[in-house]
Amino acid sequence: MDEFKFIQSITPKYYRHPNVIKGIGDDAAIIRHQQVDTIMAMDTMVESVHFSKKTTKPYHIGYRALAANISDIAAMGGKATAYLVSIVIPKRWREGQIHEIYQGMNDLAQSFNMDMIGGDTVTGEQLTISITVIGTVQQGKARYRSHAKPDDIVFVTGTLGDSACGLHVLLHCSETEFDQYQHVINRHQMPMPRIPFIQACHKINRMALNDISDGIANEANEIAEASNLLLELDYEKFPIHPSLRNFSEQQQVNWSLSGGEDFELVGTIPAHDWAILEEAAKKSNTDVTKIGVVKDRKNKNGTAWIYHGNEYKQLDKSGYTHLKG
Ligand SMILES: Nc1ncnc2c1ncn2[C@@H]1O[C@H](COP(=O)(O)OP(=O)(O)O)[C@@H](O)[C@H]1O
Ligand SMILES: Cc1ncc(C[n+]2csc(CCOP(=O)(O)OP(=O)(O)O)c2C)c(N)n1
Ligand SMILES: [Mg+2]
Ligand SMILES: [Mg+2]
Ligand SMILES: [Mg+2]
Repeated sequence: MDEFKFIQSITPKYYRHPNVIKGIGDDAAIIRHQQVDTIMAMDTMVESVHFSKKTTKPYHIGYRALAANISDIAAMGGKATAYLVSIVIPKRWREGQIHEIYQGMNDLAQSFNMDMIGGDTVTGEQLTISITVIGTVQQGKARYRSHAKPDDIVFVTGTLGDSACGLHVLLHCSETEFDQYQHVINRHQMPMPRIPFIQACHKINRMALNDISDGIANEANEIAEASNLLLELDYEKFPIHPSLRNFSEQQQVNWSLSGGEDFELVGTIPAHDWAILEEAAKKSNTDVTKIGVVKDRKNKNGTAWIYHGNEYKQLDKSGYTHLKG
């Protein structure tokens, strides 16, 4: 059983509270209140799976654990307001290092005007940090993966594959090369959730949205599945940072499609809203790139396909999957 099948197997058939309007199955859950809808999401980071001594200082562990959580709020079209932190601390970790983890979270929280409102602390074998993030969105304005429609433009923010490239440099290159690759190292250690961009998109009525944690190959398929449509991507249009050009073509392809952890947004909008999206991108100092289109093709709906070189092929969910194999 892989990660996704496991989730399917534990998804409840119904929710006991009628105000849960989105439970398991999207970037975050939603409970409806009177004024705004509440968004809730949780992500966990584990030593040697999501970070290691070689790749991430304690400060960055906190920073990216919170960033990954805020990114899921952005992917629902919301604003992040508060978070709770559960942490498992091995005996070998020093108190100062734990404070650095919290400093990393604090600094990011400050820039998004968020409050830490609780958590839990236990000792255990492997440093593990689990964050629950809470956000809000205007009623009925959340951006679901299921919101794509035929002829929509598929767009992505920022550049793809930077985090995986940064991880590769940290794990396999000598420290003398780190200066040259500081951009991708930063992108791995301090990803920037796209909340300002998504807030600036408020004039766009309909948008399907997902954030890139596992790799766009996974997330494009998730939009295709949820919307029951075909997402058709063009590899030539993918925004790739110049730092990646120093590596092999194969590495560039793997990182940009399946590397994950860029915490960029992939979405779809009606073609007539493109100018508004560009305006929002400019206002929030974010790059956006058209990378494909949405189609309604009976025999291909629910899948993503890609033009790559002379080929047109189905895009497998080749991104990062836990519990696989
Ligand atoms: N162990 C679990 N128990 C309950 N719900 C889960 C569990 N793991 C994942 N989910 C839910 O499954 C959905 C997909 O999760 P995930 O693939 O981790 O999304 P993302 O990549 O956006 O973090 C979400 O609604 C999430 O809350
Ligand atoms: C030391 C180390 N090895 C490998 C990775 C790469 N990696 C670990 S988890 C992951 C996928 C994203 O994490 P996940 O828990 O699936 O986040 P979610 O999809 O729930 O947001 C990737 C690409 C890393 N960040 N650090
Ligand atoms: Mg997500
Ligand atoms: Mg998750
Ligand atoms: Mg994942």
